[in-house]
Amino acid sequence: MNSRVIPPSELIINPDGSVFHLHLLPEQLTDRIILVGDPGRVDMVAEFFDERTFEVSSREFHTIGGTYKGKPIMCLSHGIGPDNIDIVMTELDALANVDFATREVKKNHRTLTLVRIGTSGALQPDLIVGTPVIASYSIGFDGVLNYYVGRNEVSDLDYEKEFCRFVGWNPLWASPYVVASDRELVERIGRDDMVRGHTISAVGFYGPQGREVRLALANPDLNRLIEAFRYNGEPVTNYEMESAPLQGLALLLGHKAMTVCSIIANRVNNNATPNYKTAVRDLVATVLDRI
Ligand SMILES: O=P(O)(O)O[C@H]1O[C@H](CO)[C@@H](O)[C@H]1O
Ligand SMILES: O=c1cc[nH]c(=O)[nH]1
Repeated sequence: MNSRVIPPSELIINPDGSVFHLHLLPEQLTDRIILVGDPGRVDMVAEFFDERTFEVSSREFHTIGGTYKGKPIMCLSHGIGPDNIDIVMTELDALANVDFATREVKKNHRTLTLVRIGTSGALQPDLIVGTPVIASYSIGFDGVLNYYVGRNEVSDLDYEKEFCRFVGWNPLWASPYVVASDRELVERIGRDDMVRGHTISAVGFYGPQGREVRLALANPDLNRLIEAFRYNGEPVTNYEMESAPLQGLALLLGHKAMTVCSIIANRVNNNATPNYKTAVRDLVATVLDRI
């Protein structure tokens, strides 16, 4: 039985009883959560809700709660980057599974269902702009999961080894981890109209995804090698920045999670669309109907 009292320095609770960064109260948490990067996208998702019950904004974390087709749901923005996911997942889990009065872990575990709807760059030539790609595997280049016990138990170690060998992984980078999405959630949300992919969560948008603007890259061949890599015959499909820590932490904390991204750039064909919002909106409508 876990009777540890979590010190105020480890889990900061604001004077109004809300959790430190997200500024959400335990009673505001819903079991089903849509995650998006852009705080402005939260408004777009909430336009589909039947009603709004609360709205909270703190830094890049913007949350709107309400109902969709009669069932409680909330949409929260996590901002850009895998480090933010450490904050978002830890605080959402604390809202669900820590008693804020006693600071002890609750006896009965509450499981959350989290679906991230994001944007992404394709790493295969046939993935055209506007395609929705589910991360059935997420490959974390960020290293967040490596800080937690249990990292090896939730990761595909053989995949990691093969990947590092094939691309000649630079030892100065964080060791990559590979985690699988929740299979039931992927089938329920992906059906047969979304591509199942292997998604990399990069630790930056430019150099860490092989983009060259003014600075030269340490390993300029990396994307070409990633494009050529296959695991069990399947290719790595796309780059974004949050699916791996989301999925890895969900596995460690006992939640159901997945990421689906709309392709907004193709890195092999060198094309991109800044007018991606209609495709993302359509994806949001589909996910809301299936979550
Ligand atoms: O559109 P979002 O959800 O922010 O996702 C992608 O877009 C951002 C980079 O432009 C990163 O957060 C990446 O993961
Ligand atoms: O190429 C892309 C597009 C969107 N988001 C990313 O992280 N990379």
